[in-house]
Amino acid sequence: MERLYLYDTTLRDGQQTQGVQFSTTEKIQIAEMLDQLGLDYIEGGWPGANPTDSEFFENAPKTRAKMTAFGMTKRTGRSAENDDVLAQVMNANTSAVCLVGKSSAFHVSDALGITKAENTANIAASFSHITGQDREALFDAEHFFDGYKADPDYSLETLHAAMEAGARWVVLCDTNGGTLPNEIHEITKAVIASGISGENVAIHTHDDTANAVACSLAAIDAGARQIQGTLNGLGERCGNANLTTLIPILLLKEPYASKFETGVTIENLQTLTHISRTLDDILNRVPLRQAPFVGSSAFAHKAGLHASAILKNPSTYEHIEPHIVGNERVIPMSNQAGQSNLRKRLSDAGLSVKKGDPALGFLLDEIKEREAQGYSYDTAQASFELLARKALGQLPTFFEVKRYKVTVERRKNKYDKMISLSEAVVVLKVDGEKKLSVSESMDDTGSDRGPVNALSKALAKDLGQYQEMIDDMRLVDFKVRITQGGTEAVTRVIIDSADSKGNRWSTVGASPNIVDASFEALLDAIQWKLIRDTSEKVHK
Ligand SMILES: CC(=O)SCCNC(=O)CCNC(=O)[C@H](O)C(C)(C)COP(=O)(O)OP(=O)(O)OC[C@H]1O[C@@H](n2cnc3c(N)ncnc32)[C@H](O)[C@@H]1OP(=O)(O)O
Ligand SMILES: CC(=O)C(=O)O
Repeated sequence: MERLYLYDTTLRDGQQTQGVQFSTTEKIQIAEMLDQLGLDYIEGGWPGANPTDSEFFENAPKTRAKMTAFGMTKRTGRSAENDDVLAQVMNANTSAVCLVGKSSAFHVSDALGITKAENTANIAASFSHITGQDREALFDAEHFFDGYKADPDYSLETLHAAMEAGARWVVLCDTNGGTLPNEIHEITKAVIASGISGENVAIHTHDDTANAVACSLAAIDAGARQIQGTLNGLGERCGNANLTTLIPILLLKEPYASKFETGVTIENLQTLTHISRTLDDILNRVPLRQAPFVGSSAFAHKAGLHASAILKNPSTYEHIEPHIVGNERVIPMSNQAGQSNLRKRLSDAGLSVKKGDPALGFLLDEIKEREAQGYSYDTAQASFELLARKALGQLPTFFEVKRYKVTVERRKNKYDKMISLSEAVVVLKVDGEKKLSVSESMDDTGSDRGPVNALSKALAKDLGQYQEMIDDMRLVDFKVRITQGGTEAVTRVIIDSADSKGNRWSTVGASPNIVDASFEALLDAIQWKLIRDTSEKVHK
């Protein structure tokens, strides 16, 4: 088996994603996750470029992976030893150093404004400086593919200059992300034919044509032996090659699985989905459902025909088993579903119904009818379960909603500034007793959080004997969608809730009135939680 090296740049190129700004603590957490996964190199950032990156290297965790500091080649008119930017990179004292340098003649003249000979000399001097201090050196050959197409001799000259100065790796960068896999393959082959061993060639691609993963594989096919990329494909503009996709491909798909060994083991691959979602959690982003391998839809089988076959043999519609990457199979309910989807979803919810039971047909019709009205049970598993329980006569009644009201007022505060104030009143019958709860939506900072927030607080304020069970519940996501155009518009609200036991559940409400749709989804969220907690009590 040949060794293929994995280089992660989530903490550097990933941080160049618009809207992404890691704190030092977050960088440390991500570096630890990458190390446990089995990456060979972790590029931690650019020491000296900003306080967070400098602080990260001062406190970098001890990793098995080679911690790598990133910087740029020395500037013209000063020696490598006297270049203050390079000095800060070296002062991070990492065992590996990666410097970006120009490998395109166009960039040398137009971006740096120096001669080709000066640029080559800068590359040579910078790499001699790094290797002279016994550091492993990587040359990020910026704009290599575009440069090669315009002036191949010069682009190759820059790579050879770095190699002759002792670089361990030349990294062929498709910086603008516009090169397609066939060209990546051809040009990588040309680099190797020029006398640089594939053992010293790395690939760094961007996803501007949605080909970054394919381009990385094309370079490996041509002989490169290191892949650079990021978790969840973060990175400048459209992102970098997505390691969350590439790693399972390399471990599970041919010809890579039989030919190469990486630092990631099959056991560690099972942590991939968790790692991907933890990164999204850190970034406060909703995970991309359709992400290959790790997305929550990656193994979701919505169509009735698919679900029916999957229940007989999962390999009918799955290219791998979901647990291999730590993901799970989902058989959602929707207007595309048949009784197979339904029975699987019911058994997941602990409700067993025999094949052919007339309740199945009734429930399926009910779901399709409600979906036509604007509901969506595809993701709202908890609302689906409540609907199913009702149809099967297994829905307990915990309380009854007598009425509710929401008001939104605009008024001046004591500083004469106009503010909004939302207030909700909910009347319930619990334990045979009527309870009236009033709540405002003001948060600790004095800002109005809106009518739905007020409603949610009022609904969850006094549930009598059940109050304790919902105290650890929190609303984690609230999505609103208009599902039909024109005067027929219906608002669909999907609410994601979570509790301290690690449960996370989705509920749906639909109505022409957003407050009613929200209330319905909130009510379902509370009912689902009460069913879970009361059945746990019974089983204890
Ligand atoms: C393709 C990539 O993703 S490479 C990674 C790019 N990452 C970043 O740029 C993020 C971190 N960068 C920074 O914080 C800042 O740009 C710094 C601290 C590095 C430099 O800041 P400044 O000194 O203010 O320079 P500024 O960013 O305006 O311009 C970059 C300078 O580096 C020069 N430069 C660019 N690449 C190279 C190189 N490979 N070798 C030498 N000099 C270079 C440019 O010509 C420019 O110099 P000039 O102002 O004399 O024309
Ligand atoms: C170095 C780098 O990030 C690039 O060329 O894309």
